[in-house]
Amino acid sequence: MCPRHPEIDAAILDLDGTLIDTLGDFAAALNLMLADLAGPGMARARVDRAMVGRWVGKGSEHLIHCVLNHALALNEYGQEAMKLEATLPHALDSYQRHYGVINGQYAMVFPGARDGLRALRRRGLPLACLTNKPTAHARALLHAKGLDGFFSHVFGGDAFERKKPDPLPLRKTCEALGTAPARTLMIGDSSNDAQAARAAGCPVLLVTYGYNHGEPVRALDADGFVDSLAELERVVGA
Ligand SMILES: O=C(O)COP(=O)(O)O
Ligand SMILES: [Mg+2]
Repeated sequence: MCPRHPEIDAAILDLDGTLIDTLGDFAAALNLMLADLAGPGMARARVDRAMVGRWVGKGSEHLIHCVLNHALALNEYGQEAMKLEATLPHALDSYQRHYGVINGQYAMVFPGARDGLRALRRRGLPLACLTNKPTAHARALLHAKGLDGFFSHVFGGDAFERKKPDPLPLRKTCEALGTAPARTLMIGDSSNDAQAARAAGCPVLLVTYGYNHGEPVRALDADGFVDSLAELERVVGA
């Protein structure tokens, strides 16, 4: 599956769209945020899973930006609320508060993800989780779904100066794992993971069922694709 990089010493896994289907959590928290912004009795925009699937993956700020653009385009908040930049900090606070409460309630571990993690651990590979969602939310979600025990490190979008698709988070995660990027497999679902991995010099494997901004994932530059993380058993030869 990774013909250019058959030997690996560790793996880094993305979270949203790769290990856990979190679109339900995102949509619920965002709709509560939109209700807060609209105020009582006002018409409000709503978002659904499909919309979130196109916007998610570049961290909370980017997601809120997309949602506010969508809401403001509907012009339901009146002239006062039309200033996106002014609304952003309040929206972000509201969203993070709601997400913290909802975290995990409408989320599901993808079929095969647990088997894949077990296969990697059977090979004795140290594992890190590297996501663009805030570290606190990532840790709480992994714990709630019983996946935290697989990882020696969990880093979120606030852990480093820049987020994926910048290669910095991958380089830093390799440092924490004590492995060379060329021997550290990145497993993700989107262009953010693929581009960050390429730039960091990590081999990259992409799942085909995640969220890639509504674009076909197989068009991305990667070393391999899997329809389920259960296929890792074959890929890493556990
Ligand atoms: O953008 C986010 O919040 C999460 O994205 P990721 O887990 O796919 O990195
Ligand atoms: Mg992802």
